[in-house]
Amino acid sequence: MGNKVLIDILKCYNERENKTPLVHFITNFVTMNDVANACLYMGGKPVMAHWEQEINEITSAAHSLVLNLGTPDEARIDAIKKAARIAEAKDIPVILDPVGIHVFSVRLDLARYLLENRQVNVLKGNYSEVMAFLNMKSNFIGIDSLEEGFKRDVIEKIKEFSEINKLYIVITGKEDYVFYKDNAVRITNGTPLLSKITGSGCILSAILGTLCAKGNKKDIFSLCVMGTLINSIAGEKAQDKIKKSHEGFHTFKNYYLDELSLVNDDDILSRGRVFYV
Ligand SMILES: Nc1ncnc2c1ncn2[C@@H]1O[C@H](COP(=O)(O)OP(=O)(O)OP(=O)(O)O)[C@@H](O)[C@H]1O
Ligand SMILES: Cc1ncsc1CCO
Repeated sequence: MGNKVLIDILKCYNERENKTPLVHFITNFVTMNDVANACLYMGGKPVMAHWEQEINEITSAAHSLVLNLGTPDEARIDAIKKAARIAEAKDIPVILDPVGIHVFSVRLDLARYLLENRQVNVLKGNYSEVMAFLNMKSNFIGIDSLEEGFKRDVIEKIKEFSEINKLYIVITGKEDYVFYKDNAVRITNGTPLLSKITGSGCILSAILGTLCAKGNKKDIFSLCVMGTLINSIAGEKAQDKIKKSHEGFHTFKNYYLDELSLVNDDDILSRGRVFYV
């Protein structure tokens, strides 16, 4: 069934508009430059702006909004709330990357505020962040078999949360998941090297923000799967390169960023591993 799923996903992806959408990012200082480049490689035009006085102009002109909660402060939190209000009024896709909410309660409160009071279309986090968001313990994750991924009761709870909040949920880790209401897939692409560099999760949010700005609203599920595949397969192709030449993590990172712009339909069809759960 893998191939049929991949063909359908590619079809939605290839129907994306041939425009260069403006993507407004309020994002952390650590990975900001890589995030801007990832957006460009996906065919978007990134603008990083977090000064409260600039939000009105830029969010009003944007085609999507990516809110990354890393390195926050008071002024930035106000900017995030303002941008989310404008995005909702304009009905542009909003991607929330709740970096560190499993550690920092202020960020968790902000993420919950946004979900409860504003339009958030896509939540993208790693296992720990999403489990914290859903108020579930990380040990709900199936650990009996590494192939097994989430246990059935966890999958059902995430589907229910997605349904109630009309929220696309992308969860990253050794295996990635995309949920929307009763629809859910497990993606087994990627490489542990992606967790040896900082920012592969932030970059995925940039990819999702750009694809959602270019694609149709009805295709967000497929676009989330496609974005996740691009990120993980770029990592796999970069890994192939450093294995041949015995190079280190930093070179891996450069190859990975480079491969983001090179993943093509053949890579998706030959490497993609997507399974309904
Ligand atoms: N052990 C692994 N095996 C395969 N792929 C992995 C592994 N760990 C992470 N990845 C991939 O790395 C990407 C980022 O996932 P991860 O969960 O590490 O994000 P993150 O913790 O939010 O990262 P960051 O905070 O550095 O931006 C995803 O595409 C995921 O599939
Ligand atoms: C390391 C780090 N600290 C805050 S944001 C960030 C980037 C990865 O999410």
